Amino acid sequence: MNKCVITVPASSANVGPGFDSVGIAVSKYLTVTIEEADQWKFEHHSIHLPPVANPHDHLIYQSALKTAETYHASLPACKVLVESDIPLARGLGSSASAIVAGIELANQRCRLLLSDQEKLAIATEIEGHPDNVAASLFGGFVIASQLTNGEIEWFQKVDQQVEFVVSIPDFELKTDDARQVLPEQFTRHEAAAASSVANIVFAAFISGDYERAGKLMEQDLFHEPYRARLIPNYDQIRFEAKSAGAYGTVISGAGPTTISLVGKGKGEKVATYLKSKFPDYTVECLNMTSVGVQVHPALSSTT
Ligand SMILES: Nc1ncnc2c1ncn2[C@@H]1O[C@H](COP(=O)(O)OP(=O)(O)OP(=O)(O)O)[C@@H](O)[C@H]1O
Ligand SMILES: N[C@@H](CCO)C(=O)O
Repeated sequence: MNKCVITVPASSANVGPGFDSVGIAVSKYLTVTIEEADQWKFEHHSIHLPPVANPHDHLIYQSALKTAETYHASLPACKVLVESDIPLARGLGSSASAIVAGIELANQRCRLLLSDQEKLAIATEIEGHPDNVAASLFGGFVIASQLTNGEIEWFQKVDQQVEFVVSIPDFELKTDDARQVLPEQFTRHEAAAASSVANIVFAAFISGDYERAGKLMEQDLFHEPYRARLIPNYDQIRFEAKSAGAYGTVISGAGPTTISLVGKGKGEKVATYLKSKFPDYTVECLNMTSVGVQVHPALSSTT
């Protein structure tokens, strides 16, 4: 019996004004070990994961099934062991990591040999937007755009010259709820103003001018002004992170976690300071993960 281990990094979406488009893979992981079995069984080994109810309701199973069905394949049953240090519904892409794991599970068990583009298309369809899933699939800093014809273009940059400090409060905020507070429409003037901020922030990111990127990402007009009231200590965390040396702080994904952009080698100091100011938070220094989903060994080559 062959075992296969799928590892998927967490991700932080939006990075300020890159709403639904930009994501960064960060150094927290979902690990899924699959084995052939007579029937579907999930085991959770993580304080972050609730007990498994019906395996057929599991997001990993549903993502795998959707993938198999898309390619007219039959999905064989598996025993699935799930380990994770990604907290749920905190803004660190837990759902995206599970979706990517499910797609890869089907890719391996059904020997689909999916391309990156095919995985991204299914993941985006399931998640609804490409930001977290693209980062979890490919690693690094990723900008992705689903065009009006349905095609998805993406750009990736990997850079270890930055660190990230995440301040994770002890409560969940479901993405669906955090999307409810956003406006359905922007005027042309508002859209132009918001995209002008995005343009300069991501130009700064790509050119490695993190000081400018961090300062200007705090000027997002797409979602931060509407979600700030859902995030306790939003202004205080921004202020304290900056006073400890961070370039800037934004909501991670849909929140409630905040993520501070910090220069190389400064993350632990900023994290220690923020922990002293916000003792009820889990504060961690993370790196950009340079690779996305990984499989060891690929079942398709061994079974
Ligand atoms: N490893 C997992 N296994 C099964 N289901 C998961 C797993 N991780 C996340 N989920 C599902 O996804 C839900 C969280 O998704 P949600 O989009 O609200 O938050 P998030 O992905 O953690 O944050 P964000 O999208 O803002 O980065 C969980 O409540 C659970 O239903
Ligand atoms: N772009 C998404 C990320 C969370 O899934 C949002 O902000 O709602």
